[in-house]
This record gives sequence, C-alpha cells and structure tokens, in this order.
Amino acid sequence: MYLDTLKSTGDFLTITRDNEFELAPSQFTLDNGTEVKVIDTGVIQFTPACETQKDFVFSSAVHGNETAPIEICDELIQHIITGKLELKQRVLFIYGNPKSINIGQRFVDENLNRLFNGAHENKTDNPEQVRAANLENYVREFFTSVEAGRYRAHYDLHTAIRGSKNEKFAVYPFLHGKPWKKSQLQFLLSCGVNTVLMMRAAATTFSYFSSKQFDADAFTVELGQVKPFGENNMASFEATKNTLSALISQKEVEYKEFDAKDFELFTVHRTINRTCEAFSFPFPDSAVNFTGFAKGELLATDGDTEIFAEVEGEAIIFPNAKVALGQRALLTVIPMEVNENFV
Ligand SMILES: O=C(O)CCC(=O)N[C@@H](CCC(=O)O)C(=O)O
Ligand SMILES: [Zn+2]
Repeated sequence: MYLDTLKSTGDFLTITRDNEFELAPSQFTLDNGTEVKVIDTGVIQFTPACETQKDFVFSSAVHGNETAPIEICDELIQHIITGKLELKQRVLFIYGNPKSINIGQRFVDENLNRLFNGAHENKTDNPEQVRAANLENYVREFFTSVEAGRYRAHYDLHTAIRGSKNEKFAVYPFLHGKPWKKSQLQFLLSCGVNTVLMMRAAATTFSYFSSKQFDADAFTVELGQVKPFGENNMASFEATKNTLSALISQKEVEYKEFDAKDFELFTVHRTINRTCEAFSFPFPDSAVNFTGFAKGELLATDGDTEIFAEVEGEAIIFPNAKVALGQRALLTVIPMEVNENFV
C-alpha cells in the first residue's frame, strides 16, 4: 500500500507514475487537520479543517510531455502533505494522463484534451477515453458535493510545443456571451501571464468543460515550452507557483490594480482543422506562436486547398500538422482590446 510513502514524502507524482491507470482510493488526515483523499491515480483532494469558501482544481499532465506544470503541482502537493503549506481552501489536483508522462509523449492513443465535455461519448476504445469520463466525474463530484454558490476555478496547466513571442499565455474558454472577468486577468498577470486568447466557440478541452458545466473560472494556461523533466528553468515559473499557492492557502488574494495596458488580448479569428492526410504549413517548425501574417499570405495547405490569411496581422497559435484528421491543426488570432464585455 502506498499510504506510508505518501504520508512521509508527499510524493504523489511517483505513486501516480507507478500506477498508470488505477490506484486504490484512500484517505488520511494531516496533523493540521487537512483531510487528504486519494480518489484515483493522479487525482488527490485536500480539504482543510477550517471554514472554506472556494474550490480550486489544478490540473497538469493532460499532455504528459508538458513537464513544467507537473513539477509545479508536484511541489505544491509535497508542501501540503509535509505541512509546509497550510490550506485555507479546498483543492483537487489532477495529473491527467499518467502513462503519457511515463512515455514522455503528448498522449498515448488519443489527445485527452479533445475528449472532454462529452466528446468521449463514454467510449472505452482506449484508456484516454475512459480517463476523460472519469476525470469529468471527479471534477463534478468535487464541485457539486459541497453547498451551492461557492466560488469555483479550474486552471489547466500546459506548455506549448513551439516557442512563443509571448512566452506565457492563457486560453479563455468561450463564455457564451457571459462577460469576461477583469479579476481573472489580474490573477493571470500575477502568474506572469499577460497574454490571453478569448475563444469564440465551444470546445472539448478540460478547461472549457469546467467553465461550461460548472460555471468555474477556468483557463488553459500555457506556461512556456515543452521540455523533458529536469530541463525546465523552474525560476521562470516562480510567479505562477506562488500565485497558485496563495490561492489555496489564503482566504483572499490581493492583485495589482487592473490596467488594460498590462495585457495583450486576442480574439480567435478561426480554427483550421486538418481534413486531409496531405496537410502542411509553409512556415518552418521554428515559427513561433503569435507570428503574424500579411493578408493574403499562405497559412496552410490541406490537400488541394490553400488557406490564406484573411486579416492583416492574423497570427498563428498551436500550429500542428500532425494532429489526427478532423482535429485542430491551427488557431489564428487577431488583437482585441478590453471592451464593455469585461467586468
Ligand atoms: O502547442 C500546442 O500545439 C498545443 C499546446 C496545448 O496542449 N494547448 C492546449 C490548448 C487547449 C485549449 O485550446 O484550451 C491543447 O491543444 O489542448
Ligand atoms: Zn497541452
């Protein structure tokens, strides 16, 4: 049984990696009264003894090769279990795809981050489909097993395949007309993220699931570039780690006063899906996220279809010619300003 090791080291990541697909649930209480509940492999919930008002989900390893967010959560979990970090709020940590961590890949059989919000359809053709349904249930239970009206947030922590003109950026799930929140931009800025993409359509991502289904403040947060374990410059994630730590160990977190000039906002202009085996970009793998293109410049070739920039300065995000057919090969964005739809 893993409990003794977990209680003494707090190393839930190693226990998760040693149990790629399932782990017997268990629970125990820390000396400071915090209840620790292991729900499944990679899924651990903390409930402090004090009165709490907020419920946080911090997920990482939804793509297993994105190691910096995993290292951030690993340190937070170890600090909580060893008593170095005392909680004031409920928090659920999720390592999304343990086997993909162990093989150092984005996914094993299917991109987990395209299986949420029901896209898994309860299929069990591969472990990622099973995991997506289970993670949805764990998040649902976490948010709905306590009294209604509490504050909810889900920050799904990633790193990007390519470099980026804006090293850190966040994807703000489509809110279906509800206003964007300045307070959430202030949170992101505190994490070192000043660039935000405002999505304009529903998605099958983990952050969109929590936003849509539970009205949680949620983002996919791109904290840097994909690197193997041990090659991350963890100093560049200090602000993120400190802000996440403050969120769960304080009743309230004070942020710098909101100033629209602190942010670079973009709205998603369009999503380009790969529909043909022969799909390519005219630009090299070294082309970074947020590279802008002149109107009329070639952006991609999908079979016999050439796709051109429609707007001067249309910029590329997440270019990936190797995605499965029918999946997103490119997002393009155009700059936007804070407007009346920010509250
Ligand atoms: O760098 C890339 O190509 C992808 C990085 C990554 O995993 N990004 C997320 C974004 C999810 C979202 O749109 O909210 C993903 O592609 O799943
Ligand atoms: Zn990712």
